[in-house]
Amino acid sequence: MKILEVKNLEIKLRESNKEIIKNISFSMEENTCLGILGESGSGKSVTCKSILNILNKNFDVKGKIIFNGKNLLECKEEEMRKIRGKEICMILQNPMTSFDPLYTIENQMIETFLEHKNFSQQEAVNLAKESLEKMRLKDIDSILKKYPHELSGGMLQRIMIAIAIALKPKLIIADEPTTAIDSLNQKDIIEEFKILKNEINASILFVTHDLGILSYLADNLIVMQNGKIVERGTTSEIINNYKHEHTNFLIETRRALMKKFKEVAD
Ligand SMILES: Nc1ncnc2c1ncn2[C@@H]1O[C@H](COP(=O)(O)OP(=O)(O)OP(=O)(O)O)[C@@H](O)[C@H]1O
Repeated sequence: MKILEVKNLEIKLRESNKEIIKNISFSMEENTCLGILGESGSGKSVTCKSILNILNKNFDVKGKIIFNGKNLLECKEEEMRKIRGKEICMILQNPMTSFDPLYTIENQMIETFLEHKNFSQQEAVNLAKESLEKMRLKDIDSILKKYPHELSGGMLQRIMIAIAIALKPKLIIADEPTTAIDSLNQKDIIEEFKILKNEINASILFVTHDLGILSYLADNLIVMQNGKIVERGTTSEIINNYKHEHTNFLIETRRALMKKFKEVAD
């Protein structure tokens, strides 16, 4: 069954009428990982933001984004707020921006769980601990007492993934979640995404310019250039038998990176 269908999505900047996304369509089956590969500026982030309906009024968005049978572009803000976090979680590039610097990890995890689930305080604390254990983190009690600035980017990203596991969303959108993290920690993060996919049967939309990561995680790929999809297929089809010159460019320039990533992963 399809979890997400993006149909004829067009996004323009209202003021300049500049077309950012030029009539793209794609869909995702349940429990699969779709990778969006593209260079900086190709429109990956704007596409993700449009799915969550979080683009501001400067953008004019047309088309349909069907999730669970509903067109998200027609949903009222109140309805979207219930979908975000609970049914669709987003994991961002810089985990520091996802946490409030003024509160401990425990406070933030508990608040998120209480907002989305009908839990007692104690149940929320238990869920926080349980989900951090699943991320194979040690000294969980001490992590919970820390403020975001006291933890590394890699650690915060794993906590974000732990929160997603606990909320059991149907779809996770990960926008360059490893960019701000060094390559050793990247390997751990990618493993956590695998756990996430298997543990909660979530579908993952994974955005990156790094083919090495997608070759490891994604079932299917779309390649974007200048707001258009220039190539699509299964990950192995694209890696072994790409047709478009832009894919060639991305693959060849990333081969070295891919090799580096595989060395770290093995
Ligand atoms: N707030 C904004 N105002 C004006 N133009 C924007 C805004 N956000 C994005 N754009 C433009 O939209 C296009 C697509 O940007 P987007 O951030 O989606 O690219 P991307 O593929 O995600 O790149 P990156 O990997 O650097 O995040 C770019 O040309 C960018 O300049």
